[in-house]
Amino acid sequence: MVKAVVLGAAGGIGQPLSLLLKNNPSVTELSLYDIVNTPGVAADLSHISTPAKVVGYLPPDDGLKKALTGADIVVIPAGVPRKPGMTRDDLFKINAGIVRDLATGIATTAPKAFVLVISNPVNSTVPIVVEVFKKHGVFDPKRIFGVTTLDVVRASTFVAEVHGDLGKAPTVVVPVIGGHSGIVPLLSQSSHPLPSGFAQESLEALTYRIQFGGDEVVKAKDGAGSATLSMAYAGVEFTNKIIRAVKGEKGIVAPSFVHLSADKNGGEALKKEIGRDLDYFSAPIELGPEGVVAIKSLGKVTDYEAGLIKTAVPELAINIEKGVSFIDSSKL
Ligand SMILES: NC(=O)c1ccc[n+]([C@@H]2O[C@H](COP(=O)([O-])OP(=O)(O)OC[C@H]3O[C@@H](n4cnc5c(N)ncnc54)[C@H](O)[C@@H]3O)[C@@H](O)[C@H]2O)c1
Ligand SMILES: O=C(O)C[C@H](O)C(=O)O
Repeated sequence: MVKAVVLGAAGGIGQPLSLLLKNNPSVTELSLYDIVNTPGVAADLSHISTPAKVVGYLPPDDGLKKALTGADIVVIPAGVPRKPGMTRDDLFKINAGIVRDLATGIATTAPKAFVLVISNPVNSTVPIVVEVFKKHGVFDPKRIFGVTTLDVVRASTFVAEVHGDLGKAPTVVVPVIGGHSGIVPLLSQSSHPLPSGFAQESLEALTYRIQFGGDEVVKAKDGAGSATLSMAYAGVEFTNKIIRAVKGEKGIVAPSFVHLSADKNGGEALKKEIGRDLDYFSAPIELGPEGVVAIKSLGKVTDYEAGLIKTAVPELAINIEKGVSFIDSSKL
């Protein structure tokens, strides 16, 4: 039995994400919460002949609490998306409060649920969730994840395009680390190495495209939002990995932005690799029935990749601190 909850379920990501979760036969209950339209989205999805029982909730009558009761997994795509010219950090002033309030609901109603944060800026919203959970005395670093899977999906897609074999199995796997902003693709570790003689200039262009893939979509949507469909695909890919790990499948590894205390050694090895005592970082993590089992080493990186990490780290530190101090100064 798996109860999955989507907070922000009526939105551009929320709707296709809910559809894809409804398509997972392991999900037995799908609970949709938003400030608008969830009864309609739920009624629509409930006509699909997969096992999940779908219910939509709105804020009145304790809707959030009802939606979250008994949750195993909570996915959060609630909040505003970017328009052209904005950075993800520009979303903080609206999304920080939304994520804080939803996190309070989870901490008080379903503190043992796995929490998957999609709302931007992820580098700050994950610390917000963590600080709320700490205030309620229910923080478990193994169960709170920033979803960076879209960066991995983009890297895989763009590298497959270089090889001219998009869609062919086995899928390209590229570890993408850092944060969501401060994105560092480790192309030297791609399961399908770049062609020999791939020029440094082409490597830099490919790296840039992965790092700023979000801008490409924001620009193309021209004011109508940011990535929704590819994000729903990526969000469900990560959610399904958690479900498989919870069900006992071994050896599942995926990058995610987590509190480094989730690692059995407190992330000390990773901190040495990145050269700074950060509390959060996106690195490949091994998943198990209780969430994070271990945070993997970054392995051998090239000088170019080491430079990208060095550039990303100070920005990450600022983003993390912004989320932490938002909760420090919030009256909870
Ligand atoms: N992590 C990633 O890789 C990634 C990728 C794409 C988008 N995002 C982020 O995801 C977020 C959502 O994007 P979108 O395109 O779906 O936006 P959207 O505006 O289409 O949908 C957001 C939904 O959140 C709902 N919402 C607002 N306040 C809420 C609250 N207090 N409780 C519950 N629901 C609430 C809205 O009603 C809306 O339905 C944005 O912050 C965006 O930047 C992250
Ligand atoms: O870029 C955005 O604003 C949305 C998302 O973070 C993305 O990477 O597509």
